Amino acid sequence: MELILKYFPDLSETQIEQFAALEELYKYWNAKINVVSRKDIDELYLRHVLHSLGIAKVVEFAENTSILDVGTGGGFPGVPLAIMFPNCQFHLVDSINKKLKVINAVCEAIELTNVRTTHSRVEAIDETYDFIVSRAVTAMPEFTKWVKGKIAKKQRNELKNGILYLKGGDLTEELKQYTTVKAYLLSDYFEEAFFETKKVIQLPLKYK
Ligand SMILES: C[S@@+](CC[C@H](N)C(=O)[O-])C[C@H]1O[C@@H](n2cnc3c(N)ncnc32)[C@H](O)[C@@H]1O
Repeated sequence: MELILKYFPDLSETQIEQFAALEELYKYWNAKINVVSRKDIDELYLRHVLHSLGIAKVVEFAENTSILDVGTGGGFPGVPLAIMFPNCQFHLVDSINKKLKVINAVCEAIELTNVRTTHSRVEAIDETYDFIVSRAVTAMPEFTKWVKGKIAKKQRNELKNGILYLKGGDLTEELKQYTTVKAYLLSDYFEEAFFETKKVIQLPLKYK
């Protein structure tokens, strides 16, 4: 929890309580339904919570922003971002229902009311959002096919909507088909070695 306060020192009391509660809740639920690998659960704040919040270092979501988290698994990056942005609406989607049960239980326990979950493949979701976030679901070319048409067209400013995808490693090959892609290195924001190769990939509204 100290790790979160190190990089986000201005959290409200509610946010601090919500973040602090995650460790016990995820440990409890992960023993029943595996959503986080066994070795990662001891480093929940580093590998999952802070990693998810890398997106909050890149974009400040305005009030009432709608955000889809594709393939959210146990709620990453959606749950930490929903705590960070309580005035935004988060839709967390995954094709495995039991993982969503964990998210619903966690959100209920910490009274996180700006999250809804849907059991579905994302391709079948017929809504639009200001932003789409995701981590570790599939390669970008397939991902952008899945979410095409799901980004709201009301704002044509790439900083006000688009895709924010958490990704590591050398992405040259995977991203070569996109003309306007930005990569933000998370090591520019977080000093822990874990973030050395981690990035937030930003694709604007329009991509090929
Ligand atoms: C490796 S896990 C990552 C989970 C989470 N995003 C994280 O970083 O901890 C990938 C997740 O994507 C989900 N998934 C894969 N393809 C999907 C699709 N087409 N629509 C919705 N969810 C999908 C899987 O069920 C799985 O929970």
